[in-house]
Amino acid sequence: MSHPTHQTNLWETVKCDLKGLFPDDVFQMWFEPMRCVESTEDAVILGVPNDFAAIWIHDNYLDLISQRLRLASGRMVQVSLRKVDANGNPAPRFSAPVEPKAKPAPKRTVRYDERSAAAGTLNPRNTFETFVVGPNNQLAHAAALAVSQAPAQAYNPLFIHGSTGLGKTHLMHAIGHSILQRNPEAKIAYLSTEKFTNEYIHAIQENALTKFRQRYRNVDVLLIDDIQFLSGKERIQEEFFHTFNDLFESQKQIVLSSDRPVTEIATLEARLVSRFQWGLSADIQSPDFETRVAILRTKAATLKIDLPQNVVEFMAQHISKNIRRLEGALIKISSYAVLTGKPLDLASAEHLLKDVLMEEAQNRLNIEGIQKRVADHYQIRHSDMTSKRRPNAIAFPRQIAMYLSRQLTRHSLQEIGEAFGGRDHGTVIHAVKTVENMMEQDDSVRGSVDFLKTQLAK
Ligand SMILES: Nc1ncnc2c1ncn2[C@@H]1O[C@H](COP(=O)(O)OP(=O)(O)OP(=O)(O)O)[C@@H](O)[C@H]1O
Repeated sequence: MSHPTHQTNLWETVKCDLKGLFPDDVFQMWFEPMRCVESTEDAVILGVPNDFAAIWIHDNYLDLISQRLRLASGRMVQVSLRKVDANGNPAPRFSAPVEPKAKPAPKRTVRYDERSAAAGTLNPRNTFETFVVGPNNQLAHAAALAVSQAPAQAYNPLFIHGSTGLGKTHLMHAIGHSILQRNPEAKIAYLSTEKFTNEYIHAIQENALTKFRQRYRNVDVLLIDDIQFLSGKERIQEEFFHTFNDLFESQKQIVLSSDRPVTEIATLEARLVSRFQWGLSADIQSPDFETRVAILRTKAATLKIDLPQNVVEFMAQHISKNIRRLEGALIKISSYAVLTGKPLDLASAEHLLKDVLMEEAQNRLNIEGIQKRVADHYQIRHSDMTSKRRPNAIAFPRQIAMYLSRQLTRHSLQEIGEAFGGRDHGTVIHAVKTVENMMEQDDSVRGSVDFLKTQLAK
C-alpha cells in the first residue's frame, strides 16, 4: 500500500464535494459511511458497511465517484468497493469485492468531464431517460427536449420555474447531457446563481474579472439554477445582464430556473425581467397522484426493490409536494427492506416514515404555504402578503390568508400577525371577522374560501 494518507485525504476531499451534490439524507445514507481502506497511486478501495450499499453505490454512483476522484487528483483512479466492519477491517463472509466498472472510460466521458469541470458537474443520473413525465411537468419537459435538440433555436432563454424539489435541476442537467451526447465538443456551463455570485465576488477581489467573464461568456450553453437569488443584488444583476446579452447575441443557449415566475422575483431589474421573458417560460407543478406513483415505481425499479402496491400508494398519498422528499422516503424504506431482509408491509412503512409524514403535514399547513396558495389564487405577489400596501385587491386576499391561517394552523393570533409583515393580533381578529361576514353575504367569497380550504387540506 502506498500513499495511504494522501489517498485518504483525496477521498475526504471528494466526499466533501459529493456532499454538495446530494440531498442530506442521500449523502448520509450512502457516502458518509464510506472510508478509504486501501490505496495505491492509481487505485482506491472504499469500504462500505454492507452488501446492499456496495451494490447500490456500484450501480448508481461509481461513475460519479471515479469522475470526482479524477478531477481532484488529476489522474485516473480506479475505484472498487469492499464491505468492511465498523473498524474498517474486511467483513467476514463476504464473497468478493464488487468489480470496478470497465475501464478506461469512453473518450466522450473524458472530454465531458473536463469541460464541465470548469463550471460545475452535471449529475449523471439527471437525464431525460430517468425523468418521469406527467401533466405537472409536460410543458417544461417538452421545452427542455426541444432546447436540447435545437439549442438557441427553439426557445431562448428557457425559463423553468416551480417549487423546490420538483425537477428543475433535473431538467437542466438533462439538457446538458443530451446536448453533449449530440455534440461532445459543446461547452456547457451549469452553475447555481449563488456560485455565479461567489465567483464574481472572488474575481473582483483577485482582479480576475476578465477571466471570469471569459469563462461564462464563451460557453455554448449556460444553465443557471435558482435565479431568484439575483433578487436585491444590483451588481450581480448588472454582470449577469452583460453575460446574458453576450451569449444571446452570439446565439448561445441560456436556460434559467427559479422557484417563482420571473415577475415574482422581487427587485429584479426591469431589463432583466424583460429579457427573461424573451423565450419560453414553463412551470412545473406538484405531481398528481398517478405521476407520484409512476415516479416511485421507476425509482424502485432502479433500486431493484419490489414494493407492494399499497405501500407505493401510501407514500404517494402522503408525500405530495416535493419529489426529493418522495425519493428520500423511498430510500429509507428500501434500505430497511434490504438490510433487515424482512418483507415490507404497510404497517412497517407507516412506522418508518413517521417523521417524514409528520414534517409533511406541518409543511403543508404552514402560514407561508397558505400565503403562497392564496397569493397564487388571487394572482398577487407573495410579497404582498407581508407588505403595507392597502388596495382592496391586495388587502382582501391578505385577510383571507389570515383567516385560513387561523383556521388551518395552530399558530396564535400574534404569530399569524407576525408572519403577515409584523401586524398586531387585533389586525388578525379584524381580518377573521371581515372574512366571516363576507362569506355570509357573498356566495362567491364563500366559494373561493371553501375552494382554497379544500386545496390546502389536500
Ligand atoms: N419527473 C421526475 N422524474 C423523476 N425524478 C424526478 C422528477 N422530478 C424530480 N425528480 C427528482 O427529484 C429530486 C429533486 O429534483 P431537483 O433537484 O431537480 O428539484 P429542483 O426543482 O431543482 O429543486 P430546488 O429548487 O430545491 O433546487 C431529484 O433527485 C430529481 O431527480
